[in-house]
Amino acid sequence: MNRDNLLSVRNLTVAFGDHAVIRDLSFDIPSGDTLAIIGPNGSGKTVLLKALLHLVPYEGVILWPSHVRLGYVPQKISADRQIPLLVRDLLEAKAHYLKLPRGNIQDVADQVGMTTELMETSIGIVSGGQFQKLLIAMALLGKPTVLLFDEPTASLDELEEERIYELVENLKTQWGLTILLVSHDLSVVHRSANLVLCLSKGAPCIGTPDKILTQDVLTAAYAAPQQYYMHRDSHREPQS
Ligand SMILES: Nc1ncnc2c1ncn2[C@@H]1O[C@H](COP(=O)(O)OP(=O)(O)OP(=O)(O)O)[C@@H](O)[C@H]1O
Repeated sequence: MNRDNLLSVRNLTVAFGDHAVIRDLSFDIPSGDTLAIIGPNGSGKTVLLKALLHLVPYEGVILWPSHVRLGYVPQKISADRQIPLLVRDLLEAKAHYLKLPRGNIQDVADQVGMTTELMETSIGIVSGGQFQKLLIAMALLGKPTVLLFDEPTASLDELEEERIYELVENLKTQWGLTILLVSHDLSVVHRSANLVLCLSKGAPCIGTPDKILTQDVLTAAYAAPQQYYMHRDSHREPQS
């Protein structure tokens, strides 16, 4: 592995039965970068994150340094949100699982801006943005050096989405994190990532946002023209 790279992936293939979702993928991520993983529905973005977390079987090489600590913010958790649990209970369960002192819970709650009132709220009634903060706080409990986010703002309105990305930016700066982010929002990708990996039915490609977020690359990947908006101050400017 190159000394500057935090992650090296070589010839990664992930298949379910005869269906190869990812085939012969190789790429490197330097430490401190933000990589956005984009691509059409079903192109394997979540599967790639799961492979990087060793949660699904794969062939090929995924090389993290031994000191790395991975934090995962899933797209959703498949628990019934109506079960009678408080936000604090979920954080305590995760801290207990990681054998961490309870003091760590307040630390991460403060980091993501969770109020005492929110901590004492039932998970069944928190908003999408508040639940997303909870998932981020749970990922932060293990003091990660790398955060892997799966669609952190899916189902949030624009204001909540802004707040979550601001939080992610702040955490990245404060904790010196490397970030791997799955997103469908190409304007967010353009703004927050310095590397973009585009998965598609054709050949996957990786490069800077200026190289990957072009009409040609996006049209080939999505098999349809894509348009996104750059947020610049208070107005939006269409890009192609
Ligand atoms: N455990 C599994 N067993 C069998 N097939 C799976 C499994 N997990 C994922 N797949 C298949 O892998 C493919 C890629 O799924 P994945 O969830 O990674 O797509 P994605 O790019 O994240 O899509 P989306 O943008 O819709 O979230 C899909 O065809 C999916 O059905």
